Amino acid sequence: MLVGTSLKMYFTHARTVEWTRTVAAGLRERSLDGVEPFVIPQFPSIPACLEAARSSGLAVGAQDVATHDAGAFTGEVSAAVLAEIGCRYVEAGHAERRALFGETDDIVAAKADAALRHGLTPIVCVGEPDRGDPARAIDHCLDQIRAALCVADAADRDGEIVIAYEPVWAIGAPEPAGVDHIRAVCSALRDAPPARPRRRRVIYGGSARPGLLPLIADTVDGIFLGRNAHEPSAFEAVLDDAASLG
Ligand SMILES: O=C(CO)COP(=O)(O)O
Repeated sequence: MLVGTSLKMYFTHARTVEWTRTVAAGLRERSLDGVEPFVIPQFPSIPACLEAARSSGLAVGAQDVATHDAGAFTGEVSAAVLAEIGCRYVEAGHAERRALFGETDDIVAAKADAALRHGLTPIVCVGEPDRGDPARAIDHCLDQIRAALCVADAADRDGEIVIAYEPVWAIGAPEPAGVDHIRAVCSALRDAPPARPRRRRVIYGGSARPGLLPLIADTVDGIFLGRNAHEPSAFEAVLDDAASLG
C-alpha cells in the first residue's frame, strides 16, 4: 500500500523539514510491512527531506517535472536531476496544474515519459471535473490515462507508474468522494487492460483522511493525502490504517 502526501505550497521550508523528520522518526521506530510512504514537498525542500528521510523508508517525490532532459529551459527542473538527487516519484497532471498552469494532456504525456526515461515513477493524476455517476468518471479517467501514457507507450518505456484518481470536485472539499464512487472508479481503473504491461498502481486522493483507506482497500493500492496529512499524527494514523490491512 502506498501512503503519500503532497505538501503542495502550504508549508514553509522549516515546517516541511520538521514534518519529514517527525514522520521519518516514527517510521524508524516501528515496522510497517507492506506500506510504502512518500512525501512530495516543494522543490527547494527536496534535498533536506531526502536527508531527513534517510533510512526511514519514506520516499520523496517532486510536484512537477520538465518535459525535456537538459538544455535552455529556464525555470524547469529535469527528471534527470530529480533522479540524480534521489527522488523516487514525480507528479504529472495534477488537477491544479491542469487548471491553473495550462498543463494539457500532451504536456502530461511528455512529463510521464520524461520521468520513466530516468527511472522515476510518475504519479499520473486523473479525475473527472464534476460530481456525477461512476461510469462517466471511469470513461473520463481512462481517456486521461491513455493520453498520459501514449508517449511512454509508443517508446516502449519500462518502469512503474502510479495512477492517482483524484476527482477534481473532491480536491480541497470538506469531504472525500463517496466510498461507493471511489470503489467503482478505482476498481475499473485497476482492471482496465494497460496498453503496455508495466507495474501500475491506483491510489485515491481528494480530501482523503484517516479512516478512509480501510473502506476502499480492496479496490486501491494506496491513498494520496493533502490537507489531512498536515499534522504528522494524521499521516501516521493513515500509515496505521494501511498497516492494519496486513
Ligand atoms: O490534491 C490532493 C493530493 O494531491 C488532495 O488534496 P486535499 O486532500 O487537500 O483535497
